[in-house]
Amino acid sequence: MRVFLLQKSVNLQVTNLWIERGERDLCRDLSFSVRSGELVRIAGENGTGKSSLIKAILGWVRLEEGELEFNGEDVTLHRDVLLQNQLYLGHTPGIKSVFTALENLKLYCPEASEVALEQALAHVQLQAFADTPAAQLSAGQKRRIALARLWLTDKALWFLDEPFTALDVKGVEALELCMGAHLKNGGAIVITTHQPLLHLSPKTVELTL
Ligand SMILES: Nc1ncnc2c1ncn2[C@@H]1O[C@H](COP(=O)(O)OP(=O)(O)OP(=O)(O)O)[C@@H](O)[C@H]1O
Repeated sequence: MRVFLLQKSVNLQVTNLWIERGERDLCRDLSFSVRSGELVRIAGENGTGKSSLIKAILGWVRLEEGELEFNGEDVTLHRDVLLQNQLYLGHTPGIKSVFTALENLKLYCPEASEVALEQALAHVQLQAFADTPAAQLSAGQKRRIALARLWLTDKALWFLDEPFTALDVKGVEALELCMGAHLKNGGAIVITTHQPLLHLSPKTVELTL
């Protein structure tokens, strides 16, 4: 089981957010909170702005208006306080084809020991592919390399954008187990997914077109 001493507890307050993209309001006056032990699911149809909302919280998409507070700090003034305590996994796994599974994971987590890296690959059932170049791996296997980071991190707040994409049933189960352990350990997760969660009960933030 995954048990880490997390860097911090989590209290993210999102208040009255207004995000505009491509001359369309993705949200207006959107407020919600994310605290230790909580799973928050951003729901909505394609194009409603789920990924953009995560990126806006992280400072990669412009906010028109609104307040963001992380553990009492104004995120717009002290973005590093949030960035240092979060782990973001985006839509694409971001794997380098010429490197092996193990080398790719090492790129993500240069501070991890060889043993820890191998254990993380084992958690995502990739130990037999540690030395295989990513170019020779399937889409789901590449996704698993990215997800192996979750077994190596001590960041308290995870942003997972469509993490189940390309995963098979066992992969989905393993990821939900990992997420559940993180929540029990005092972590917090913001997730976007079009798939229903099998074992976890999220708080939902719904975006509409
Ligand atoms: N780089 C960009 N520049 C301008 N507009 C963008 C950009 N990326 C996305 N958008 C627009 O922002 C809106 C929201 O996109 P976003 O990717 O956040 O939606 P989503 O809810 O995550 O969609 P999906 O369920 O398909 O992943 C869309 O109308 C899209 O066209």
